[in-house]
Amino acid sequence: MPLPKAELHLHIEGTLEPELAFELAARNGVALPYAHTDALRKAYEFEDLQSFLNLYYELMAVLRTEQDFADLADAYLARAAAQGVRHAEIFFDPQAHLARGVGMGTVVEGLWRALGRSEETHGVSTQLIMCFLRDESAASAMETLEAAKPYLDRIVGIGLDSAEVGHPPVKFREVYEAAAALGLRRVAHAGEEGPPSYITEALDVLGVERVDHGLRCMEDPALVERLVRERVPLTLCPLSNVRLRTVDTLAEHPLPAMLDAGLLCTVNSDDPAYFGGYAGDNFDAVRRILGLTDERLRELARNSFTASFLAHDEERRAGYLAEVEAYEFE
Ligand code: HPA
Ligand SMILES: [Zn+2]
Repeated sequence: MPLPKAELHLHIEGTLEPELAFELAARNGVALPYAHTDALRKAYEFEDLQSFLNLYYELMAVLRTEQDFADLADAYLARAAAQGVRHAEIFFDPQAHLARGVGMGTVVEGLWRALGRSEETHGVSTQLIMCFLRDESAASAMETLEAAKPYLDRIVGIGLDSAEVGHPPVKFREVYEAAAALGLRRVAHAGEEGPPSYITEALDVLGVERVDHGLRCMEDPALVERLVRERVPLTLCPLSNVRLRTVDTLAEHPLPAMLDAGLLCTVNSDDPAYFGGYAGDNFDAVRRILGLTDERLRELARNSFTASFLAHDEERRAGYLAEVEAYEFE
């Protein structure tokens, strides 16, 4: 049995495996510029975040109907459950779909077909986090928040993703204020490729409760001290960092140093179809390559539930935490 864990950094569009991409392309009459799944997999050699994002947005063309989004989410939940994920807080990128003429309702209702029954079908509780594309305008983000208003009972919070450098958090101050007024939880990608100052800005200007990635905080000791003091969770994605060349090799990943510093780290998969592994694969990789002890792995699992947005359901969180404490490593 795998270690129970929550996944807090997962882009549902990044779970599109080549096989499902071809199946949906055929179902929807969409032409893909790849002859077969192996040719597509060969394209997964990324130079940086942007080179990944280009393919990530291109492949979304196959997602057209509610059922497509439901099938995508169901496939993810099945894989995640098999790797010990008990709770998943799932990002989606509505602007990437709205731009292709696929409406907010299609995306949210489609995902909900899978998420709404995930506890019964997969034993995984779920939440949805709507991300804004930071390389689009602040006005577009505000329009997206407006378009989401009929669906807010299905959305726990907002996030910020896509190309980071040159798009500092402050650009989205107003939309984060508006989201907070609507009672939405707030997270943002910061310090993946962008500088440590983007992490500080996400905390101070956007009021985020968790930082997605946050890796580059390690360049600023005063910031590390603050993140430790304020117990700000970081949603790290080790295999993603290697594939997007944020770190040269997994062996050089700062996760052990981050844990030693007292940071509230979690381990997640980001875009598992593209980066070579789901949540459990990321745990396995850091255990194997970074030599994390069983107690360190337990700490990561504990952190994942502590950092989750299960505030409305403390009993459930306590149950998951008890599962973590009782877990026996092989
Ligand atoms: O890792 C990521 N970083 C930024 N934007 C993203 N959108 C999907 N995955 C990512
Ligand atoms: Zn991400």
